[in-house]
Amino acid sequence: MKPKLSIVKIGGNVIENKTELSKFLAVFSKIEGQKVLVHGGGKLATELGKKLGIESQLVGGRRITDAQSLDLITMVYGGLVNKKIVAELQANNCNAIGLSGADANTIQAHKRPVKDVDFGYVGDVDSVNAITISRLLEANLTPVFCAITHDQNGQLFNTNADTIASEIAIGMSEFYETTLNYCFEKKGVLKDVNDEDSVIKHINTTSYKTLLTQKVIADGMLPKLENCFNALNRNVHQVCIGNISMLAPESNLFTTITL
Ligand SMILES: Nc1ncnc2c1ncn2[C@@H]1O[C@H](COP(=O)(O)OP(=O)(O)O)[C@@H](O)[C@H]1O
Ligand SMILES: CC(=O)N[C@@H](CCC(=O)OP(=O)(O)O)C(=O)O
Repeated sequence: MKPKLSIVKIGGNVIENKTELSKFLAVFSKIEGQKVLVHGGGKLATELGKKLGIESQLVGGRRITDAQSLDLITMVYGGLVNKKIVAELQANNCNAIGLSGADANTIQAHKRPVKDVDFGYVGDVDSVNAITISRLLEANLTPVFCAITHDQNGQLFNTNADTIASEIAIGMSEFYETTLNYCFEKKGVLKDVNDEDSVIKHINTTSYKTLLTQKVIADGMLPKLENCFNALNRNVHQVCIGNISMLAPESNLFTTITL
């Protein structure tokens, strides 16, 4: 039997709220067994970009990333956000190690091909180095990944954090029974985005298509659900979307995704 591994992705709105982030990191630290954290930080990058005169443009939940934006996101995701999270996990007795996909060559990617849109320095993942990540886990370290990948030719890429989380979950499924939790500020995927109590408890391939047609799923929820189904189609054991309380073993108010 494969050992269990929890991969948790934490979203931008939680990262921006110091109190919520601290709550989340305390809960994450207490997850039993081996775990990996993936964080975004898109909202913070947009805000800091504004102050620096760097305009942000998102298409289908993904950021168009020119050279200046790539520098910005490298500083924000790989520096500020990643190191703050690592330090706070250390304060919670979780032996975290901060990584981008370039570190220890953990995630290789190539430039997203130009179809209708040229996303610039946005990377689509080619492979995840599951052996290296396993070695970190075996050394009782908790990897904390930011949303940056590389091409092994010195080029960094901005990669959607939801995609990084699903690709890590897929890659690690070779050695582990993986659970992928998308943790954000809402209780789950909502039927009405303005009604916190309209959580859709189960989504499968058929209901997903209907929700897309009804435009219930929009903005950042689009890449999140695309990634959920990609993960399930490629051997990830369990995929859920919800808020911090989803990580408590007794919780049952969140969205479970199945094929
Ligand atoms: N059906 C839906 N249920 C919940 N959130 C939705 C839905 N459709 C769109 N959203 C929006 O998607 C956002 C989450 O995407 P995003 O901001 O990219 O989150 P994250 O930073 O966690 O990846 C929510 O804050 C919400 O505004
Ligand atoms: C290519 C792309 O869109 N990258 C994302 C990476 C960060 C991210 O995904 O952050 P959240 O999870 O907080 O949205 C971006 O720059 O916004």
